[in-house]
Amino acid sequence: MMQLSLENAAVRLDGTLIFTGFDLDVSSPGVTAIMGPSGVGKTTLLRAIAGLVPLSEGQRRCDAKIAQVFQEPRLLPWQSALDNAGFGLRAAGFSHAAARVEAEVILDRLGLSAADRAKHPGTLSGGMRQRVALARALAMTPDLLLLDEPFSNLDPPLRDDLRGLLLKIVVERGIAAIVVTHDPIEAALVADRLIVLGGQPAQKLADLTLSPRPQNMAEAYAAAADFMRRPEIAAAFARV
Ligand SMILES: Nc1ncnc2c1ncn2[C@@H]1O[C@H](COP(=O)(O)OP(=O)(O)OP(=O)(O)O)[C@@H](O)[C@H]1O
Repeated sequence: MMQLSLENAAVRLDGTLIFTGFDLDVSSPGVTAIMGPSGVGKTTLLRAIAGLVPLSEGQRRCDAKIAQVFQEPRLLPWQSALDNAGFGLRAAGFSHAAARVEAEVILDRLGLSAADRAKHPGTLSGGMRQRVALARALAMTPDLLLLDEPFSNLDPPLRDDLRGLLLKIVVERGIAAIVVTHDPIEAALVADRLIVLGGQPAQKLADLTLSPRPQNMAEAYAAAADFMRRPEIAAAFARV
């Protein structure tokens, strides 16, 4: 069983305390959204969860295979979609051929045709590039998938489509996912659990279980309106 925990965690960047007193325990599949206003420290927290920035206080325990997706796809421009999607596997020691086989399966699942898989990032649309970035992470068969505003650069119809597909894959594979977002609707649409960050330095202001997951936009708006009415959450967003 996977486990990721932070205990009383704080991170300081260049002397500035970004967040403090943060506890988190993730040990089962499901989607946790980390929501907060722009600049509050969500990306820094996600990097700390990934082990990419050291804690200045507290403890991190990680017994999970982690893969990450960023707001922008960060692909290698000189490699095909297929080789980009297999990049993490090759870095983990898979042969080129084996990485391609795995990458092909997941790219296909994410909607890239054989013709698209052969293309280089520069000739793919933004939505296709983000699919390749998702494929690169999913090909690693992570138990914990970290996503930083993964759909915010996409147009709404594409965003809805990709969000739905990703949710389906995460549920099917029993992956635990942590999604950073500043958007309450996005959080309502994806999350089983909602963590709200606010203040300066940032702290956890709320940690809620959401259920059931909205089945359409109207339900998502209603769910978001519901949690945004909570005083501790409203206050986090009122400050900006
Ligand atoms: N090296 C640094 N030194 C000092 N402060 C920093 C440093 N890097 C980031 N910050 C500050 O830390 C805060 C949190 O940044 P972070 O990117 O984690 O927030 P965020 O919630 O993800 O923001 P956004 O939604 O805009 O991406 C910001 O106010 C930023 O200015």
